[in-house]
Amino acid sequence: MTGITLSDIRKTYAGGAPVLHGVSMDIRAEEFVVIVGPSGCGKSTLLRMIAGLETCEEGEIAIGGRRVNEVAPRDRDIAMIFQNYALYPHMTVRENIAFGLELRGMKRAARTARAEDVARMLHLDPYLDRKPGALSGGQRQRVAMGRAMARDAGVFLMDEPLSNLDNALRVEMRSEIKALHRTVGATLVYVTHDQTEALSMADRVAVMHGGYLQQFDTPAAIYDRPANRFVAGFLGQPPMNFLLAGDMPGWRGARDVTLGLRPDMIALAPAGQGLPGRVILSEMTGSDVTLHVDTDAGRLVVTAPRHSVEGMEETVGLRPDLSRAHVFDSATGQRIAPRHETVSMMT
Ligand SMILES: Nc1ncnc2c1ncn2[C@@H]1O[C@H](COP(=O)(O)OP(=O)(O)OP(=O)(O)O)[C@@H](O)[C@H]1O
Repeated sequence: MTGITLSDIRKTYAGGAPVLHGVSMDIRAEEFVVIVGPSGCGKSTLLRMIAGLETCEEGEIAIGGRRVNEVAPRDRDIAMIFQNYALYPHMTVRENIAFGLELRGMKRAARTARAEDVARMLHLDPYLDRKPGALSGGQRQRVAMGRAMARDAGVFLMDEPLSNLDNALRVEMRSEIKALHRTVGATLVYVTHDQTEALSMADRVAVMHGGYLQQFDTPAAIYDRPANRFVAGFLGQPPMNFLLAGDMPGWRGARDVTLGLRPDMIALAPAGQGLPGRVILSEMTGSDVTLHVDTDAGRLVVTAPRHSVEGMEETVGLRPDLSRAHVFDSATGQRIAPRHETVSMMT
């Protein structure tokens, strides 16, 4: 059983400023964990440290209960899949998948059988004799995954594996990777800056920012109870609105806190009712419309079903559902549990 324990991991590249400031995480065996965060937050560095491609001088990395700080990458029971996968153009799919097994001392017949097993799992069996040049982008990416899977490692590490694919393929590969994870039953740590990948694939999401782990929890918990203002604003599309409680008519709690309202927590009302607003931009997103509305409390982004805005005037009323508002300490940005959460947590 190959869980991963990260204890107080710190990293400073030679001559640079610290990029990880003490990250601790307990990843369970067979768990699918997505590390997500904006560019430069340190997520690739953390993954590369787990892989052994970057040194770890401060803190401890344990894989399967064994400290691996001093263990070479090839002896860590991991397989890594990068964004820029390299396939050998002169080799067939079968040979590309089997590549690497020879170095590990596997006999030819066993290598071929293993490659064919993996190809079946990835629906690549019709292409075993083709060369990469005759495959689509998604198929090539699957071959790269196949090469890593052929290793039969306890841990798979993936760094933005889908970022070179077009949107339709990304959506398809998301569900394939998730299904694959279930079949293979290995521990999977996946790095991305894409919140949709994080929320849709992970058992648990680790949100990073500025070299700190901000929150590590299930996608639903992170979306419903973001630990701080950064997490709240980073996950969710369109992003959450933030406003000062003191500016919001009808708010009955502390007035010096920041309220977070997701765009679907604000309903539209006819002009003259609720909070007065002026629509400055309306974007059709399919069945919904995203409205950018200027109010005395600041600019608010609101999503509404398209039919509900037909014939709408430029001036509107807004009715924020303050009972569902997220509440943050304005000074620290930390979440303050609203009263209904505190009550339900106690019972
Ligand atoms: N080899 C290196 N030497 C010096 N600094 C580095 C090195 N690799 C990364 N950094 C710096 O460390 C910080 C974190 O980089 P890292 O690649 O881990 O971030 P990231 O969150 O994965 O970003 P991205 O999504 O852009 O890849 C950045 O400021 C980066 O410039």
